[in-house]
Amino acid sequence: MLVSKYSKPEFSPYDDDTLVVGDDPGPWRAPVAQRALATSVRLPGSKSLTNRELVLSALASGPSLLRAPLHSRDTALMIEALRALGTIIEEVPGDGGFGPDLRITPAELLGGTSIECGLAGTVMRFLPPVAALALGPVAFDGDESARRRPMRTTVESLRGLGVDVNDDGRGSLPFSLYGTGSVAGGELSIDASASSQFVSGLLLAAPRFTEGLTLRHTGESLPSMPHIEMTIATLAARGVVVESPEPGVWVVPSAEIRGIEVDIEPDLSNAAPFLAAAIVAGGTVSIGGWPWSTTQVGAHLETLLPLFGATATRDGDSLVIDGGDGVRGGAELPGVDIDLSLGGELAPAIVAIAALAGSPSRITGIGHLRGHETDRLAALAAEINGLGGAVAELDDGLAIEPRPLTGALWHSYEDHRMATAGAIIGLAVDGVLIDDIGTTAKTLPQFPRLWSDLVRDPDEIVTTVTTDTLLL
Ligand SMILES: O=C(O)C1=C[C@@H](OP(=O)(O)O)[C@@H](O)[C@H](O)C1
Ligand SMILES: C=C(OP(=O)(O)O)C(=O)O
Repeated sequence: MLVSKYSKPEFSPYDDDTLVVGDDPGPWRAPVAQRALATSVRLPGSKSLTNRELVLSALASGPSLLRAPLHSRDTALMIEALRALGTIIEEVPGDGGFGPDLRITPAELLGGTSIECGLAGTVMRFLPPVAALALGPVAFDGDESARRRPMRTTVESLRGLGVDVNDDGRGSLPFSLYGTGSVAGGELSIDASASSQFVSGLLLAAPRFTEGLTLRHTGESLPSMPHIEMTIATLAARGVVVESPEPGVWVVPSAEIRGIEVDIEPDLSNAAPFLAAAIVAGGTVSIGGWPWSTTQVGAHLETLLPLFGATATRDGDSLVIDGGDGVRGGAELPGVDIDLSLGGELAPAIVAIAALAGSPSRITGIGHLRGHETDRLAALAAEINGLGGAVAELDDGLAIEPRPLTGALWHSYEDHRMATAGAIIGLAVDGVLIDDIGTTAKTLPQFPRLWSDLVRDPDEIVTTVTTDTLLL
């Protein structure tokens, strides 16, 4: 199998047809939608759920089984890191359709190792409090761009908990800590305004702290609340009840984390570009396995996408977005004014739709996206403007004016959601060339194939069969 120059050596996709590109793959030409869509898509498991369940399984009192977990670069990094800390993680046959299930047997946490975080926020923010429970030194580092992501709150939290941390004072990777085999816990105040993951990381490990943890967020704003709710829900499913006596305060008891068998829901944030396609190309896209109740922030797509004039309905276990007739854009597609502080990871897809709208949009509440895989506000503005758009950066978001767009090279900045945002625009704008589609392997290695299937004319398949039949 050929592997993208951008896919990192430690990650090998399960799907042979995912990252099939040469040594120098060159840019990927985003397919243009030639007609209204009528497609059903099934997506692999949620990154956020898979990596939480992996961490909790490693901290649990007995074995766990994750059914239909995500297999992607971010989850591969989490698995390798937990194995390095002593956890036993085995692949077992599963029928999720996107790779094996995972059986996790917790073991004594061991230091004397180093953890490669790649560009995964969940690895760099969730594992330091876990490593503090190990005995011995643990070093953390990641991709070059990971060294630009905010980590100061993690380092300061650990120090606040009495953990010995060595860093260069820049508040970023790399750093190392020296675990003594236990963390006392108690009371801690942190500023989590740069990322909800600072809170989630502490809550996940806190039941193993000797005194549990009372955590207080002292910063002005707190993004991505649904992700914190997800953390609390995954703990509850394992018997740990987290209380929140007031907004921004969480009380985690010292408690046993139970081993469980759990089905991982499909990744609803990764559904965003596929559902957006129905708005940009017209027609319908349905995503199967859509949960009736979930803590995933992608659930909000059901109310967000209709703001662009689409309709959202449920059909059995699917969410269906109907974007209407024909290829849309311009006057037919209204701009939106949305505060996305709840779900910043949906912003690149929403901004991509807005860039094709016929009236202005404002997407706010997402200042913390400057610390995501890349500075997403700067990157989205630069790339859309590079196609002829008029996007201005605000302190906490983007203002988008309608402009006709033309095809050009679209830079991904090693950011999976930048790559998929370019693909959304490319459905309506001929000649959008994504420089690194392989970066989608961070959370969805199958993206290039699923996206090509999305726009493929269903008649093509029939034609192929007919031709083959004739040749026979
Ligand atoms: O806890 C999680 O799984 C995540 C929390 C959010 O992080 P931020 O609060 O830093 O945006 C989200 O954007 C990220 O993709 C995943
Ligand atoms: C911000 C994201 O990822 P991470 O988990 O690396 O923070 C994301 O997936 O949009």
